[in-house]
Amino acid sequence: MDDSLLARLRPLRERIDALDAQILDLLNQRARTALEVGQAKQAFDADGPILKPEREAMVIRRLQELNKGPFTDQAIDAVWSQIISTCRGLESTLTVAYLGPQGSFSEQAALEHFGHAVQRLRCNSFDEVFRAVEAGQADAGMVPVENSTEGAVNRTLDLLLNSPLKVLGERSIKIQHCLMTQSGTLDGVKRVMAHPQALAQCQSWLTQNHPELARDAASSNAEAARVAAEDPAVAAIAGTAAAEAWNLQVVASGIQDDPQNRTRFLAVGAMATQATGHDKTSVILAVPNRAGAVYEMLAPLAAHGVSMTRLESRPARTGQWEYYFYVDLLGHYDDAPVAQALAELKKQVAFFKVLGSYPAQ
Ligand SMILES: O=C(O)C(=O)C[C@]1(C(=O)O)C=C[C@@H](O)C=C1
Repeated sequence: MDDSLLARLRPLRERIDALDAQILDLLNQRARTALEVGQAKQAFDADGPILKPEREAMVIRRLQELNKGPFTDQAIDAVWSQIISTCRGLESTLTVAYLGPQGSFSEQAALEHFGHAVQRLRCNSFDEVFRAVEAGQADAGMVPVENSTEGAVNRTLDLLLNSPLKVLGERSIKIQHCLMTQSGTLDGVKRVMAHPQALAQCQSWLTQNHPELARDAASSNAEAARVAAEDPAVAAIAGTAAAEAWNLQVVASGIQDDPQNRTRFLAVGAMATQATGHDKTSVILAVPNRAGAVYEMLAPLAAHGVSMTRLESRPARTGQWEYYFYVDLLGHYDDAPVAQALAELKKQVAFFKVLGSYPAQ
């Protein structure tokens, strides 16, 4: 390196070294304080949860409000998620279940949401994720609930209907699909495998560019990558994390039909989450099959000024054209307008279930 540049960099690098030493000292002070918090919680309730989703969201939001830059708010989220994850991990190990194997988008969402200092429990299906959390093998689960191209993830909606678990949080991640093979070419490749949602998200691209490839469903994209790593006649559609995890070469990237393709995941667990001032509440409702019933169902929300961010329906499987409605509202169920709207709503619907209130992302 040029001597004059070196001379200029030396004091700046010395300053960075000194700042890093201060940050390290502060991080260790924070970690010791979190350990004390853990001991206080343990003394109060030995079996109580260490994870406090509302507190984690508020720590990060407060720092984003204090932030004057040039560190970005997104970077604050990424860095403090890891700091909190490490502090939480010192208090007690958090086990998170999600659809594996290694390199799945569910793994990416779980690690972005809970940080890397967690025990990973990779499952073969969404059903297994719910079972693991319900049985206490995992403290939390991470499941996709909707995709911006393909809409609802129906199996997740059905599991939410029947599970006692609560929604603890949400995390939306950008989904960039890649076509990948062992060799990095399509020579000798006969089939393309992926989760049905991913095949649907890439269908126009596949039809235009590779109509010759047979399309096969896999239980997850990362599972398709695992198969492709064993079989040179198989290409997989998955994210770059799966390509790295299974040592595959990317043939084409960003092949999803919608470049802005995103998937929203929900964190689920056994504990309830307190209000943070910027929350969402997810509920399931059913109304009798008659004219005006859906309109009436939503009237209390409008009356109390509660905004609805999502409305999804699923057949109730009665053969009577009856539906369950999955509704997301802005606000926590402890907030007066939401509490009042839900109390009124409950009186007039045939079915009512609160899935949980949680910090809005
Ligand atoms: O405040 C707490 O309850 C803590 O345990 C500390 C802490 C943190 O590191 O800030 C860690 C884990 C909890 O989920 C929330 C916050």
